[in-house]
Amino acid sequence: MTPERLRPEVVLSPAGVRAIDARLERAGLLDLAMEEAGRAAADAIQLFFPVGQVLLLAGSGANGGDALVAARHLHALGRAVTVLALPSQHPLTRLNRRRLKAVGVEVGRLSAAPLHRALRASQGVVDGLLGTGFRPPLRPALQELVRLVNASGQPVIALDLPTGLDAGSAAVTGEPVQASVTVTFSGMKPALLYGPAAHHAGQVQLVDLRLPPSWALAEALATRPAAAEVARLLPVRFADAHKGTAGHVWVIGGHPGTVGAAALAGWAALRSGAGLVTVHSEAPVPLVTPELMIRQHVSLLEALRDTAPASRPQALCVGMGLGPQAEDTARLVLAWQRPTVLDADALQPSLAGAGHAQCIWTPHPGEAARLLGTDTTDVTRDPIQAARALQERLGGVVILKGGPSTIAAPDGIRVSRGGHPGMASAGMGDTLSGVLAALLGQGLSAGEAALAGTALHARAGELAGQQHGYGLSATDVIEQLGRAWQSLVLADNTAPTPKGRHNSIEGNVTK
Ligand SMILES: NC(=O)C1=CN([C@@H]2O[C@H](COP(=O)(O)OP(=O)(O)OC[C@H]3O[C@@H](n4cnc5c(N)ncnc54)[C@H](OP(=O)(O)O)[C@@H]3O)[C@@H](O)[C@H]2O)[C@@H](O)CC1
Ligand SMILES: Nc1ncnc2c1ncn2[C@@H]1O[C@H](COP(=O)(O)OP(=O)(O)O)[C@@H](O)[C@H]1O
Repeated sequence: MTPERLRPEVVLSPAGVRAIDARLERAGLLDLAMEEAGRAAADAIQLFFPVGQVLLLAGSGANGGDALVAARHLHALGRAVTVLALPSQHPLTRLNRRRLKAVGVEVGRLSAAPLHRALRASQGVVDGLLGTGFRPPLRPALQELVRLVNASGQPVIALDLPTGLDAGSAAVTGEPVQASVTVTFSGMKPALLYGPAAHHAGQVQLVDLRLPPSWALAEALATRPAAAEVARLLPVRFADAHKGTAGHVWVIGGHPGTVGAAALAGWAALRSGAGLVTVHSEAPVPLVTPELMIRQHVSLLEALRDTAPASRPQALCVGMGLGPQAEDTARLVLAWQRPTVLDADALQPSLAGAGHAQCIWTPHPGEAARLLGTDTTDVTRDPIQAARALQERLGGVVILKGGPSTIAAPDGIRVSRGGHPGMASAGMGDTLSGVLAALLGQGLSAGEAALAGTALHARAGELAGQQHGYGLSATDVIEQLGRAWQSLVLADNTAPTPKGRHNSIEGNVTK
C-alpha cells in the first residue's frame, strides 16, 4: 500500500464522483460518507466563520444533504444556524432533514423572499445548493437565488464546489456563486483547479471522506503528486561527482531579436545541476553567465549534421527563440534519440510522429491549440483532455503549461500546482526548458523530469514571488532554483536517506 506521504491527490470528474457514490451505495456506506462530508464542512465553517449567525442553503440533491448534516453538527456545537432548503426527493437528503428537525432545528423553504431576509440577519453563508450533479445552464429560479447571495457581499463557504460551476470544466456559464472558501470532497475537480472556473472557488480545502483510497484512484482523471513523491525524483549526487557525471546539456535556440530565450534556458540548466551547458545558435547569444559555453554557427543545421554520435550531449532543449529553422532542426536532433525538450518554435504539428519516448513537449495553451489544430479556448476549457490528446498525437511526455501545468505521459495525467501569478511574464517557459533538460541530463526519465522539473520551476517562482511580487522576471526565478531544490527535498523529511543524500545538497556543486 502507498504510504500516506506518497499518496497522490486525485482529480475527479462528475462521472467519477457518480461511480464512487454507486460503490458507496452498494457497500451501504453512502449515509456515512454524507455524514463525514457534513461533519468536515462544519469543522471548516467553525474555522472560517468562528462567530455569528450562519445561513445554510440546501439544494434538492446530495449536496443539499451535506449542508443539512453540517447544520446539525454546528447546532450541536452551539452555533446559531438558519437553514433554508429546496424540496427534495433524494432519500438521504430527506433523512437528514428529518434528523435536523429531530434535534430542534427548523428548516425553512428556500425562495427569494426568505433568502433576502435571512441574508440580512446572517454573517456567513454556506452554499449547499448544487454540487457535482449540476448540468449547465443554471435554471432561472436558482440563478436568481445565486445572484442574491453574491449581491449580499457575505462571505460564502461552498460545499464540494460553488453552485453554478460544472465540476468537469474550467469554463464558466451564467453567474456562479462567488465563494471565499470551498470544501471539496473525495478529490479535486477540474473546475477547482483551472481558471476561469477556479476563480469562483476561493481557497480550496480537500476533505478525504475516509473511503478506501483505491476507489478514488480507480476513477481519477488525473493525480497531483504528493510533495514527497517529487522530492524523491530529484537526483541524488555522491560526494565524488564531477561535471562529467552531471550531464552535458545542449540548448539549441536563439534568432536575431530572441537570443535571450536560449541564454535563459542555458542559465536555468546550469542552476538545475547540469555539469556542462553549451548554447548552439546562428545568432550572437549574450553571455549571461561566464560558465555558459556559446557556439555560434554560420549554419546551425550543417553544424548539427556534422556532429559525430560520440560528441552528442546527454540531453537537449530545442526551439527557444529559434525562429523559422526550428522545425528542421528539431527533426534532425530527434533522430539522435537523445532525451530532448521541445519548446516554442519547435512545437510544430508536422513533428507528430518524429518524437520518441524520451521527449518532453512543453506547449502553453496557444501552442497546444496550434498543435491540435483547434482554438485556445478549447484547450483552456478542458486542459486535462487537451494534454491527453497532445500526448497521444506527439508521444513522449507533454507538459501543457499554465497555473497549474498538466503533464500527460503514457501512464496517466498529473497536475502540477504551485508557482506564482508573477510567472506570467516573458522567458518563464525558456527557464522551464532549461530546468527539464538539466534533469534529463542527470539521468531522469522524461516522465520523472517533467514531474520534478515543473515542481522545481514552480517552487522557484514561489520563492522569487515572495521577493518580487508580480514584477517577477525569469532571471529572478533562475536565481531561486537552488533554494527551491533544497526546499523540495526537505519536504520529504521522512524518506529513508539514500547513501550520499546527506551531503548532496550542500555539496551539490561539482568541484
Ligand atoms: N463521493 C463523494 O464525493 C460524495 C459526495 N457527496 C455530495 O454529493 C453531491 C452530488 O450530489 P447529487 O449527485 O445528488 O447532485 P447535486 O449536486 O446535489 O445536484 C442534483 C440536483 O441538481 C439539480 N440540477 C441539476 N442541474 C441543474 C440546473 N442546471 N439548474 C438547476 N438545478 C439543477 C437536479 O435537479 P433535477 O435535474 O433532478 O430536477 C438535482 O436535484 C456532491 O457534490 C457532494 O456534495 C456526499 O454527499 C457523499 C459522498
Ligand atoms: N499564473 C501562473 N502560475 C503558475 N505558473 C505560471 C503562471 N503563469 C505562467 N506560469 C508558468 O510560467 C511558464 C510560462 O511559459 P511560456 O508561456 O512558454 O513563457 P515564455 O514563452 O515567455 O518563455 C510556464 O511554465 C507556466 O507554467
